[in-house]
Amino acid sequence: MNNKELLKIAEDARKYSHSPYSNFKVGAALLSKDNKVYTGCNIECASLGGTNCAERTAIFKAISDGTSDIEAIAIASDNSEKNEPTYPCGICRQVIIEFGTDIRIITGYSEGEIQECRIKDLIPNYFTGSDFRETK
Ligand SMILES: O=c1ccn([C@H]2C[C@H](O)[C@@H](CO)O2)c(=O)[nH]1
Ligand SMILES: [Zn+2]
Repeated sequence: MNNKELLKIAEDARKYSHSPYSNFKVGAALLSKDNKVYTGCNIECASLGGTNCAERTAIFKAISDGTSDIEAIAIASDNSEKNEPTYPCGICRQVIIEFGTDIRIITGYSEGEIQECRIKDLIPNYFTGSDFRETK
């Protein structure tokens, strides 16, 4: 599974987006280290704070299915076709880094430019559980 293929799956995952408030459809595709793929979409609700982003939907599906070794997460939105990459929000960044500082974030457009970085590059001075777990 290469970046382009994973991004295409994220683009397709947008179709299940429940986003009547923002009208902004987002899709995500998570690739596990053992090559399983979990998709996600954003799910909004009338109490806007209850909204779940596409990235967290995909992560929560994977974790609750017993899959926590994550290789990469691709993200697509309505901006993808305009070659404008969509990066995860602050909450999703912290949830993603919970499962590995080196998880690859893939964004852009499968038929255009594709960007890749590591989740640790998206959070300056990141704080993880190991910061306190390893304290005596
Ligand atoms: O990376 C992102 C950015 C935004 N959204 C969702 C949240 C909300 O439903 C809508 C507008 O912010 O897009 C995501 O799912 N992922
Ligand atoms: Zn988010």
